[in-house]
Amino acid sequence: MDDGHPSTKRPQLACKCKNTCLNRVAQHPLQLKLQVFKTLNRGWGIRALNDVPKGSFLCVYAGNLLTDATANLDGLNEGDEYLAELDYIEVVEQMKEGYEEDIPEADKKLDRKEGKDGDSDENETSSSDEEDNASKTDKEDDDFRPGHIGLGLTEFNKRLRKRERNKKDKEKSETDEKEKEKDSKDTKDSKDKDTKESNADEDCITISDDEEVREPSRFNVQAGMGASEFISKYKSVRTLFGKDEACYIMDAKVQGNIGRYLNHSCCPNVFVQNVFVDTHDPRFPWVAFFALSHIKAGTELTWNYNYDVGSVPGKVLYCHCGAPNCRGRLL
Ligand SMILES: C[S@@+](CC[C@H](N)C(=O)[O-])C[C@H]1O[C@@H](n2cnc3c(N)ncnc32)[C@H](O)[C@@H]1O
Repeated sequence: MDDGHPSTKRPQLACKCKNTCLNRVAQHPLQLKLQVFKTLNRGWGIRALNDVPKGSFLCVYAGNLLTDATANLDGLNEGDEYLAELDYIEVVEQMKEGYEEDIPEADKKLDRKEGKDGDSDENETSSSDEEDNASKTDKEDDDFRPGHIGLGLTEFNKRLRKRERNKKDKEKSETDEKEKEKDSKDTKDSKDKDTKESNADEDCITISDDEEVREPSRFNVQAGMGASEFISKYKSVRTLFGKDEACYIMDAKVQGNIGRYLNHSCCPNVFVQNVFVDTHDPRFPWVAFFALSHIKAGTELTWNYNYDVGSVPGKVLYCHCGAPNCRGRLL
């Protein structure tokens, strides 16, 4: 049966390592017992039926690959709740550039030397080394922060790409926004009291029908980290594509896998990583989900959609994640 995992659909790079290689993580099909269930007020969601250790790979986000233009059109016509913006050149390059910069130079030299001498064979590791490594790894796990370069999730700047809007539209949407902010606060206060089951769609209020200025909402699958201002030390892959190269979008509305049911939370227990499996082209990462903390069986799995509140003119989406630090709105 097709499990929706990209590896069943796409060719793998001719990697010579065995299937048991520990560097293969997202390439494996679903390993955990996950359940799709009906939430109280956010449509369907996913929960784990067993405890999930911190850092475990959960699943990928599979769907149809669209260009920016097709996604805009489809999003407006068919709905946009399953559009995931794939990471983009600058974001990926910025992450790679800072990678392991916090490792002391001496350690790097040692690694290089071991690699050269070929004496880094696992079999030659003494048992005391193993113990040292085990305790070191435990300690490292405690400090574990996803997202590279020593940044905690909260420090990331989110990015949701917008179409250019003309001045009049912009002013109109800014005025609308201010009024919405006021209304939404009043409405949210009364909504919070209402614990009855409601449909998430009812909370998506279309304020304007002006499709000209509406861009579909997409969750940004990777932290932007101010990528638009990022200037690489090295020659950027951008030079090969041109500055107007569009971003690619994964749309799980018609075809997708279990990843499409992951809801948003302002205090998520899942994080997302770009994984390059069948290509190193920075425009086409696999979008893979991992456990941000130890997740107890039965807990809903959620990630941070990284939407920018107010970024989609005419659309307000209230957040029902229930986290103490809930921002109140997704859009
Ligand atoms: C990718 S889908 C997630 C699966 C969805 N719940 C379903 O039933 O198919 C994203 C949509 O789920 C809903 N959703 C997810 N997280 C939410 C949250 N914290 N609060 C309100 N609605 C949420 C919104 O309607 C959003 O557009």
